[in-house]
Amino acid sequence: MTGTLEKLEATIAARAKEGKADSSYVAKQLAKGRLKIAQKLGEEAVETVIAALAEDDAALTGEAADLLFHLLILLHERGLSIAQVLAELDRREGKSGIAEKAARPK
Ligand SMILES: N=c1c2ncn([C@@H]3O[C@H](COP(=O)(O)OP(=O)(O)OP(=O)(O)O)[C@@H](O)[C@H]3O)c2ncn1[C@@H]1O[C@H](COP(=O)(O)O)[C@@H](O)[C@H]1O
Repeated sequence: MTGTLEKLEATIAARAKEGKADSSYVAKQLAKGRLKIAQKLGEEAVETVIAALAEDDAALTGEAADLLFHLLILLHERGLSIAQVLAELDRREGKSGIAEKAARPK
């Protein structure tokens, strides 16, 4: 799973380096700049929510994939990696559960 995201991240970095906006969708998105990239991610998030509420599993799977893809593009544009995001999730693991909170001394 993580390997898939890292592979796609590497592809995004390669397309960014090549910078061929006429032949690469990723390069085309990056050429639009941060604002448009962020807007696109927002659109994909809304489409994912709509699919979750009103569409079938295949539609939601597709929208979730679009969401992750465009998140990777935005992270690349900001100079961040998926490893940094996953490290943050790892850091939180075991620190925020309701059970753990209840067990903590007051
Ligand atoms: N996951 C995707 C992916 N998903 C969608 N798309 C492109 O997005 C287009 C459609 O986007 P939308 O449905 O959002 O349509 P739209 O809103 O009208 O179009 P835009 O606003 O996005 O331009 C498709 O025709 C594809 O060209 C993608 N293009 C590329 N990838 C991945 O990125 C890699 C690199 O792609 P290139 O940069 O094109 O080499 C590929 O190998 C794939 O793994």
